[in-house]
Amino acid sequence: MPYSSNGRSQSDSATIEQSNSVFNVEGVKVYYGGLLALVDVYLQIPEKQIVAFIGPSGCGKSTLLRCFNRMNDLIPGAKVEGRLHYRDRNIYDSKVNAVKLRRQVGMVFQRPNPFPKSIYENIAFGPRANGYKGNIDELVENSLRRAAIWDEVKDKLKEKGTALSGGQQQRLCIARAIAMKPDVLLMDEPCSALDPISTSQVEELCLELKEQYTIIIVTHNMQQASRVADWTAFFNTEIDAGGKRRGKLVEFSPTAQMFNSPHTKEAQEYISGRFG
Ligand SMILES: Nc1ncnc2c1ncn2[C@@H]1O[C@H](COP(=O)(O)OP(=O)(O)OP(=O)(O)O)[C@@H](O)[C@H]1O
Repeated sequence: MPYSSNGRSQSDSATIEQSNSVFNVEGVKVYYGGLLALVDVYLQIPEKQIVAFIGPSGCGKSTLLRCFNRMNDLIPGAKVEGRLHYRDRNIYDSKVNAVKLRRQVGMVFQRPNPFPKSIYENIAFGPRANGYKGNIDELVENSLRRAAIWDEVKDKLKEKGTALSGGQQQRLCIARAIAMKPDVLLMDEPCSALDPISTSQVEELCLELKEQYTIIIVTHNMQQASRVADWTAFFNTEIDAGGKRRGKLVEFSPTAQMFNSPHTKEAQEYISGRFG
């Protein structure tokens, strides 16, 4: 199969172009100070699909994830080059309002991080602060329902979000992200601090949410990627001419293809457990 230098086969590319792509990443490089952490990424993220980022530690998965809502702007010394289009707009254009962008492209972090407020306020706070004019009680209930946690918390909405179990806290954080009515959800290893039951609840939730949202998930768990993702991007590190390690996107394929017959030897070796 023809294979492009950006890690994507030509047939895969054609499939994505038929569906709508939400993000189009064109030659993105990320630096932290003098360190080139991620080199020349080309990638399209298809709408209402789940895309998993996999690869060994330090290959730039979280770095790229943070580019999609400009969270890297908050890291001193971080610099992004190249173009990253979100629905036809280069989000690194100086006119783009990063705060507004982050409302459309929400994020769920590795460790659940509820506010030290009531369960209700965890959901209501953001929309209220952004001038939400609708019925807040309804928004709170709907968001908690969408995040599959309503039945567990409906009788204790005034209790602290931080008093919930880790898995419940993570679903509360997903509900909080949903309440902002985002278009895309970025998830950075959302299950790494959770037990297997909570993990499977979050995975089921992702599968339900993709009817409405585009989801990009960084995961170290390849089984998780194979269970939930429609598409999988495999990243790796390489050593540059000066002996420095940097991350790169190696292959982007439909998940079944990635796990059954990846195009690249590097992905094949990683998936078969030969390194990483
Ligand atoms: N805030 C930061 N400041 C400086 N360097 C950073 C920062 N965040 C990441 N890096 C560096 O950028 C490179 C990519 O890191 P990143 O966290 O994106 O990789 P990753 O694939 O998500 O790793 P892991 O799977 O271990 O979370 C690494 O060399 C890392 O040390």
